[in-house]
Formats: sequence, C-alpha cells, structure tokens
Amino acid sequence: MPLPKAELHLHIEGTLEPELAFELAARNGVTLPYADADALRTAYRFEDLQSFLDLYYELMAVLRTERDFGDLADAYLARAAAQGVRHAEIFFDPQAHMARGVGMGTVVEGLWRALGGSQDNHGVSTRLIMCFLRDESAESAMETLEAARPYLDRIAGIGLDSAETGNPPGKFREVYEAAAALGLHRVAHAGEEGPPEYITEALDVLGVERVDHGLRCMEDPALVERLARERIPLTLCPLSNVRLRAVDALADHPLAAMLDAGLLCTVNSDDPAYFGGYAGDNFDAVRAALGLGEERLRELARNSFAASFLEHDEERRARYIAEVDAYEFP
Ligand SMILES: Nc1ncnc2[nH]cnc12
Ligand SMILES: [Zn+2]
Repeated sequence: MPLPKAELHLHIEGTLEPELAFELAARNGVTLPYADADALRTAYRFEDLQSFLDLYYELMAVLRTERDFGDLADAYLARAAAQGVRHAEIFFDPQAHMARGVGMGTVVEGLWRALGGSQDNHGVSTRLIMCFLRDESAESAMETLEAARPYLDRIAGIGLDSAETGNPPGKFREVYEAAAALGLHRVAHAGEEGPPEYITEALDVLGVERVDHGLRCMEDPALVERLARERIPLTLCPLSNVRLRAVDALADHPLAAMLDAGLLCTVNSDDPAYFGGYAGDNFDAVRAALGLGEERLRELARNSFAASFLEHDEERRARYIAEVDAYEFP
C-alpha cells in the first residue's frame, strides 16, 4: 500500500493521457495533428512553461461534452487512488473551454459526474478549484467568476495559472476580493517562472492561503523566513519543474533545502500526463534523487493533509493524518 497523501496541485486538463485524447477525438469528430498516441507523446519535449502551455491548450479541443469531462476526471481519480491519494483538490481552467464554446455548466457538471461519486468509487475525497488564466484580462476573470455563480456549491476556491512572467498577481486584485466575499478559498501559482516578488504580491494583494509552486522563494531569504513563520503551504511539483526546466535535474531540486528551512512543502504532480508521473511517482522520484528518509516523506504526506481545504471536515483530516502516522514503509 502506498503512503497516504493529498494532492493539492493538479490541473485536470493536464491528466489527459494521449490514448484518452485520441479516444475523445474520435468520439467528437476532432482531428488531431498527430498520427497516434505514440507520435503525440514524442511531442512532449518542453523548453519552458509556454511551450508546454501551447500543447496543453491545443489538446483541450477534444474535451466537448459533460461525458468527456467526467471520463477525464474518473481516469485521474483511479490513477491517483492507486498511488495513495486519499484527497484531491483539483484545478480546472474554464476560460480555456468557454473560449471554444463549451459552457461553464458542461465543464463543472461534467467534472462532477466523477467527483460526486469519487469517495464511493475510488476512496478519494475531492474539492474543485477554479483557475483564472493570468494571460487573459482581469475583466475576463471577473466574467468567469460571474459565470460560475450558479455552480458555487461545487467550487471550493479560486486559483491563478497559465503564463506567469509579465502577468503579476496584482492584476487580479478585484476578482480575488470578489471571490473572498463569496467565501471562496484563494490560491495562486507564483514563483514557478516568475520572481519572488510575485509570491509576496500573491500573499499581500490577493490574500492567498497557499502558494502553488513558490519555488523561487529560495532566492529571497527574508521571504523564506516569512513563509516558514506564517506556515504558508507551498504546493511543489518536482517532475514538472524538471520538464519545464525550472531546475536542471531532480538532484538539483531545492525540496530538501526547503524542508530544512522549515517551509510547509507538499509534493504534487501538476500535469501528470505531460510530466511523466502522478503524485506517488513524484514522491518516489524525490525520494530517490534527493535521498529523503522515511520521516521526511511522512512529513510531506502530513503536510499535504494539514494544507488541504478540509476545514469543513476536521474529523476526516485527523483520520488521514493518523493513517500517515501509522504507515509502515515497505
Ligand atoms: N505548471 C503550470 N503553470 C502554470 N499554468 C499551468 N497550467 C497547467 N499547468 C500549469
Ligand atoms: Zn500548476
């Protein structure tokens, strides 16, 4: 049995495996510019975040119906469960679908087909986090929040993703204020490719409760000290960082140094179909590359539940953490 863990940084569109992409393309009469799943896989060589995002958005063309979104999420939940994920907080990018004429209702209700039965079918509790695309306008983000109003009983929080450089968090101050007034949780990608100042801005201007990635905080010792003191969770994605060249190699990843600095780190998969591994694969990879011992792995798993939005169910959180404490490594 794998180490129990929560996954807190997972883009559902980034779980689209090439085989499912071709199946959905055939179902929806969409032509993909690749001969087959293997040919598509060979295109997964990225220079940086933008070169990944270009392919990520291109492949979304196959997602059209509620059934498609449900099948996508169900496939993820099955894989995640097999790797010890007990709780998943799942990002989705509605603007990328609405721009193609796929409505908010299709996306949310489609995802809910899988999420609604996830506890019973996979033993995985879930939360849904709606992300705004930071390379789109602040007005578009606000319109997206408005479009989500009928579905807010399904949505636990908001996030901010897509091309970071040149799109600082402060651009989205108003929509984050509006989301806070609606009682939504707030997170944002910051410090993946962008500078440490974006992390500070996400905290101070957007009021985020967790920072997604946050890797580049290590360039600013005062910021590291603050993040540690305030117990701000960071959702790190080691295999993503290697594939998108935020770090040269896994052995150079600062995760161990971040834990030593007292940061509340978690390990997640980001876009597992593209980056070579799901949550458990990321744990295995850092264990091997960084020589993390059992207590460090247990700390990462405990952190994932401590940082999750389970405030409505503290009993469940305590049960998950007790499972981590009792876990015996093989
Ligand atoms: N790693 C990442 N960074 C920013 N936006 C994303 N969208 C999907 N994956 C992302
Ligand atoms: Zn991400």
